[in-house]
Amino acid sequence: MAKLYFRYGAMNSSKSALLLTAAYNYEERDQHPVIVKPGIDTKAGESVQSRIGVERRVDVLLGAEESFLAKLSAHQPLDQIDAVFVDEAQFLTPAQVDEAYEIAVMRGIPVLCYGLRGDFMTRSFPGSLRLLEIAHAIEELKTICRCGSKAVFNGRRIDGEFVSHGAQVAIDGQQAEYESLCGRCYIQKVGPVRHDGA
Ligand SMILES: Nc1ncnc2c1ncn2[C@@H]1O[C@H](COP(=O)(O)OP(=O)(O)O)[C@@H](O)[C@H]1O
Ligand SMILES: Cc1cn([C@H]2C[C@H](O)[C@@H](COP(=O)(O)O)O2)c(=O)[nH]c1=O
Repeated sequence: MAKLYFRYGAMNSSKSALLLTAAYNYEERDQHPVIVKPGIDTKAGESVQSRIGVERRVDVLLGAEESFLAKLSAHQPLDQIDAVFVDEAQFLTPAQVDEAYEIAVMRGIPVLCYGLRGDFMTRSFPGSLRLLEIAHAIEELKTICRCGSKAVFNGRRIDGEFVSHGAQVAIDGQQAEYESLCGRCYIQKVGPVRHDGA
């Protein structure tokens, strides 16, 4: 049975680089991957872009109101698709994650989602929460904090200063800057970890 995968990590944990590598590996073996990105991520326009310098145009740019299954099958007949790769999967809606599950289980196509677990306030994105609830396989991708410990959170900077409140979505390099942080550095630089955002 095909599975729904969620590979999550803090910013800079090589999610986009690993997605592009895995998709390339499929093509090297004459298989047909489809690359999907939620349209809300305007960072690299219609591309998946890794800081390591690799970039590739997406096949499907998925709007928040759009059906994952309808857009996918409009792009390519499902029986010709060997795997679906989703970058910035935290920006999928919960309904789109449900569709991703059905694409894997009912259509037999593995769906590999790469994204953030939580936002700069340490709380889940709706898409990530749904992925954590229903993905068959959940894997952490790792990067390090400036102090050398594993980074688990993302601090947001506005005008150079860490902030602890604000809109959940602010695209990197456009509305905000980010730094991957371990728990200790997050508390020291941003403030206490609060489930209720107080
Ligand atoms: N010139 C480079 N050579 C090697 N690695 C790089 C280079 N530039 C950035 N990186 C590394 O690439 C990783 C970020 O990759 P990226 O795919 O953009 O991550 P993510 O999608 O998780 O934010 C970081 O670990 C960063 O240190
Ligand atoms: C923490 C956090 C991130 N974002 C945005 C910033 C970037 O545009 C993407 C993540 O990109 P990456 O490939 O993981 O580097 O998400 C946001 O909108 N809100 C946040 O709290």
